[in-house]
Amino acid sequence: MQHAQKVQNSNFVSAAALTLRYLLGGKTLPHFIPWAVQNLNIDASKQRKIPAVPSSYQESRLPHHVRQELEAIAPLSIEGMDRLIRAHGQTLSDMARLRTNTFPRIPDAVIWPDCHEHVVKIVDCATRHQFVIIPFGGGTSVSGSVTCPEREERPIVALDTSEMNSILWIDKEQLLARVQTGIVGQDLEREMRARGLTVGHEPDSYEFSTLGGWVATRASGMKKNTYGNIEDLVVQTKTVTPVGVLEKSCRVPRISCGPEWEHVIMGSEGCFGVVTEVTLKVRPLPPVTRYGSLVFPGWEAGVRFEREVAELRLQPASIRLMDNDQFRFGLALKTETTWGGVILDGLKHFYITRIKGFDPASLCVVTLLIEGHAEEVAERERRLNAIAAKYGGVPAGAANGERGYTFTFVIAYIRDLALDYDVVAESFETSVPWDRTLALCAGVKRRVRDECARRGVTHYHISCRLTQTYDAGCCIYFYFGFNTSAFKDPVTVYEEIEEAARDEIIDCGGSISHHHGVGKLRKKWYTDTVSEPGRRLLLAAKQTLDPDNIFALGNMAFNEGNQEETSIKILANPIRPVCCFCLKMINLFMPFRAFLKFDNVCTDNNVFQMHYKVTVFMLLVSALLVTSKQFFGEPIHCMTDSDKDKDIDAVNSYCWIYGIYTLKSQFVGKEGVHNAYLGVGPDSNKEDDKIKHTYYQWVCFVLLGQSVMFYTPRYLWKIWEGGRLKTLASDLTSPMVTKDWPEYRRGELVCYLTHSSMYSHNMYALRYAFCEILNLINVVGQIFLLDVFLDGAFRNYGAAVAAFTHTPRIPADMTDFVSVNPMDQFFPKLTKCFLRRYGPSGTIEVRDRLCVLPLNLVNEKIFVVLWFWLLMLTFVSALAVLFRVLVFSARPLRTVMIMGQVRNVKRSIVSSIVKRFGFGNWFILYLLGKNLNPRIYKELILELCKEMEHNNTFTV
Ligand SMILES: Cc1cc2nc3c(=O)[nH]c(=O)nc-3n(C[C@H](O)[C@H](O)[C@H](O)COP(=O)(O)OP(=O)(O)OC[C@H]3O[C@@H](n4cnc5c(N)ncnc54)[C@H](O)[C@@H]3O)c2cc1C
Repeated sequence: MQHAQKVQNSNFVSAAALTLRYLLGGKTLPHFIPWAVQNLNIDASKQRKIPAVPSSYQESRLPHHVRQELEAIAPLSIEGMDRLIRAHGQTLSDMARLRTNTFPRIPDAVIWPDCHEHVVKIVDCATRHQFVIIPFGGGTSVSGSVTCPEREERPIVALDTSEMNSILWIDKEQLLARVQTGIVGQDLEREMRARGLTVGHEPDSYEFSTLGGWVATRASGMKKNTYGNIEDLVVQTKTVTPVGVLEKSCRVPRISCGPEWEHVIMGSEGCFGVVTEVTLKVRPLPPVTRYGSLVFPGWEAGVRFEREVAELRLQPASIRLMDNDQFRFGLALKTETTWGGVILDGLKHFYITRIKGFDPASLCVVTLLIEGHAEEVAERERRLNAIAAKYGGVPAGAANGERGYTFTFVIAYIRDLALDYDVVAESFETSVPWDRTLALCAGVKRRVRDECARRGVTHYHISCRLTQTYDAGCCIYFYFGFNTSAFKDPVTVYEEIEEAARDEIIDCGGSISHHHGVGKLRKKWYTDTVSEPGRRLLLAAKQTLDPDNIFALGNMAFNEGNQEETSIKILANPIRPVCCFCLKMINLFMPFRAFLKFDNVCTDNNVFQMHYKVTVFMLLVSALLVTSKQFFGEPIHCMTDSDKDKDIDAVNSYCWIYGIYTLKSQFVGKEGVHNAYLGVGPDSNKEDDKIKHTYYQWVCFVLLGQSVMFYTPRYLWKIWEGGRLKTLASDLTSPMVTKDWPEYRRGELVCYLTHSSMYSHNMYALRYAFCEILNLINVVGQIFLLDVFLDGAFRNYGAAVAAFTHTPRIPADMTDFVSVNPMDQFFPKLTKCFLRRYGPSGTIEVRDRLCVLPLNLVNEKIFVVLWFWLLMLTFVSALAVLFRVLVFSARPLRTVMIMGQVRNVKRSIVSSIVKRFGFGNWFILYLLGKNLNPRIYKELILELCKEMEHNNTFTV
């Protein structure tokens, strides 16, 4: 084992820790270096880059008199190393900056209070002297939340909670404990276990992370199924804020007095104050703890198993599913085994792959941790095995289960070690509803691969793990790392790729984070996640609890800098209304951006997409615009010449519903001279002079109805298509040329296309053609419908507007109604309205009103755009139908189209395939060509040709 490396030999601090703490400590990992060489192309013989200890640090900015005052409260240090250690969390960027000592800002001092009262005094001192406090727990944050804000000009003091580490009391009767928040997870658990109790909160970082950190980040532990997440465990919190101590007056299990302010503190990431004490639920120690594992033939089977277990609420304390890549990474961490062990492993391998027939390249593993009484554990295990069997899963032993858990602890150390070998790596996580889990995992991996391909990242690892399950969904962890030797700034490359992956996560319906929090890294998605009112609530809470921005960490929606610009104060900023307007506009379109997204697997063409993507998007946005009071105010506002109209709302509604009108005769002449406004003037009492405008209230419904109609052909095609192409192509679409296109996939595709009769896909292709014809009929029908809706105004509307815009007429030219701007004719902004009512003596009085229709400013443009768009769409849809008829009937054209998809393949090869294929099979092949990686597609074509030559069973 030339490459075998003893982890124990490492002089890297993390690796040393690794050796002491875990099952792997001091053991040889014979498979690890070969795995890293093969997957990440590391140079194991290379001299490790061990960073030097910094020799100088930034000057402390804490004024001497403040320092003296703080020293009188609690121990304080301005030593460089003390400050550097508290300047960072555990993100990749933190690690990179730590190794090069390039933090733009580090704390100016570190202070160690040991009780709540100390914290009260420190916060009071900060308020008087205006310095910033950063609460610091275990420093395991992976969101940049403890990193000092770069632009902060005030002195920064890191408030290290590690001395507040006592358990204040334990009530075994009530099963409660009051604990100071600086206690580290494993210390808390050790103390509890010594008393026959457990808190059961075990995040993977629990060797270092603290109770305060858990509360401040809304942490989640691996045994959350039995004990709950941190928000389920906390009964009461005590928080020191600059305006006082926030604490519920009673220690009750639940209180119907909302909102729950403790939930404002949970997940506040240190921005509101310091959590000093917490009352926690504790449980008696379970008598039995058993590990287990199950092997499944593939990721999908494993996810479906997890889904059913969650549905039945049968989750043991922990249940995690690793995908195939992660499983193989886990195998690489196997230690040297005895001969007996080797034989046993061989037998297991034989059983799984030969007897059960699992493909080693796709199998996945579930690790289990079951706690409880012996009978409960045995029964749970039995039921889980029975469910697993339904999905083709088989038990794989306790040792594998335990190794799976160790793996999640050591992986962070390996990340640090990897930096020495030019490999950067990091994990990121999300929560996702069950119905989107598979798509999200596939989408993110694909996105990462695509991003790597774009940047020339050739050796990388991307894998995922399903770690926590709920009724409504689950948590997915991704691991991504790559060889950086070709990059000057690998951390930026990593961050760009992770950002793209997070965008994909959000697009696929995942969350900003399941438990790592927002910090500074995920701020970009904060407002979208909680909505604009949600962001304002956060700012309002900040303004109330910390008006001077003492806890200026700059996490979540808060700015990083001296002035908390995002706080409520800035509402007075004159630029803000403009920004707000733009943001509102952007937010308005956000829900529809999915329409513009490109599908991973394309089953149609651009013309088809113009119907159900572009047109539907346009119609929905238009419908939304005409209903958005926030931009244009009320759709109608009628003016009166007296103050007596107290019932103006009723007047507005009446005019809006029953009719406003303009007068043809008043469009002639100069506005303000010959008439009050265009179309508005004295009534001629001739019925044919009136142009009634009654359709405005229906515009939104018509647009919505049209969008449904434009989507219908797509909907039909989706149903008929049935995901066939996705099944055929989904894992072969990446532009990254893969040398390891699995043999069995090649066989599957060739077999699918050749071992079916030439007519088997004709119906598929005909249905597609039918949908194209439907598109054409629909667009023509919609033009007629709009014309009827607008009383015949639509048919020439766009052309008339264009003509008027080209040669605008001056008022003197407006000698007749036809010469008026068509936008004003059909969408007047000012109209007449009259209503009748009884006078004091019973005489019917007619009241004249002038109504403003601000929405017509939008309507007039919407219909111009629609006119041009629908006309163009009709034209291209007709061409598309014509083209389809030609393609399906002319074989040479089909050959040319395939030739256009593959390079350097002889025409005779393509033509021989097309000759044997009916237009249905050709259509599938053509769609595959649109989606598959070009190299894979070319190989498929050649393979098809070979197959046809050798296998005469496939005949025309
Ligand atoms: C290898 C690894 C594995 C991880 N696994 C998990 C996991 O399984 N589950 C999980 O949830 N997270 C996990 N994390 C993330 C991290 O451990 C959690 O966010 C943890 O809760 C942070 O605790 P901490 O004590 O280290 O807080 P720190 O990193 O010190 O601080 C985090 C934030 O909390 C604030 N804060 C800390 N203490 C207080 C306090 N007393 N009062 C007010 N604010 C405070 C800080 O200001 C900061 O904003 C992991 C991280 C790593 C590196």
